[in-house]
Amino acid sequence: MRKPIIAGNWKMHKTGAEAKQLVEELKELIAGVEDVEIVVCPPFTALETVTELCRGTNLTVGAQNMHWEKEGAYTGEISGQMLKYLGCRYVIVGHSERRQYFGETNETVNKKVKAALSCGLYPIVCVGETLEQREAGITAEVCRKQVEEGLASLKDDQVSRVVVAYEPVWAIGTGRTASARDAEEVISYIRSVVAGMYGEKAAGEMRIQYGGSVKPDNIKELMEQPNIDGALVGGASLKAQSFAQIVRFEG
Ligand SMILES: O=C[C@H](O)COP(=O)(O)O
Repeated sequence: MRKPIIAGNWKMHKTGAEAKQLVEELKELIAGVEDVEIVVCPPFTALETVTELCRGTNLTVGAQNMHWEKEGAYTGEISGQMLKYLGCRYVIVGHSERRQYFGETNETVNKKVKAALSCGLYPIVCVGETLEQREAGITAEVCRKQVEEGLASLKDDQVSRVVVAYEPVWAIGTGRTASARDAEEVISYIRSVVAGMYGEKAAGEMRIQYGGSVKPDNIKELMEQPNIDGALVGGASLKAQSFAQIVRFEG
């Protein structure tokens, strides 16, 4: 049985003080929720504050990116060990904004996934097609390549620690959500790609989220789909009230 996972990606929002306020409000609103894993992914500068506040609660913390090397002359970068040391459990890898603006490729995604796993982090690996690709009818092909290359040559015992987030690029921050049915179709296809790589058991254990304009009013329908195991939430995770409603699958 896959435990649902709802993660809030704060992107480049919230100072340390604002992060503290958001987490304090959120903690009250989600108290007692145990059947869903709840993750917040603040910017690097708020990670320490947030991990301290979340210790011993039902909230876990993720980062939004990492470098694949443990340390070295990589100005401006942060390693997986550093995140682990701070108390992070998750790290988002290959978000479409990183692919689009910062040159992330399937190859660098793969290096980061392996580095994250080897230092004990759980990667949330983002895949998804652009509008142009969807209109060209190549959604499945694009997602297959991103999964096959991004998750290439992992150790068998690492695969179930990976979370995949299917995020159609055209649905991110646009208010346009993929229909629950369309999201289910692509996510079930992604699961079959993972099965082809690592076997049915590993694919059956892997959690796959949907992301892209997830809101309180569409979470319930998304979560009713058999292959959708949670959501990666951007805008609606910046307010405690809306994120808590999503976590509770409440419209
Ligand atoms: O990582 C989150 C996604 O990019 C979705 O963002 P959004 O919920 O603002 O559309």
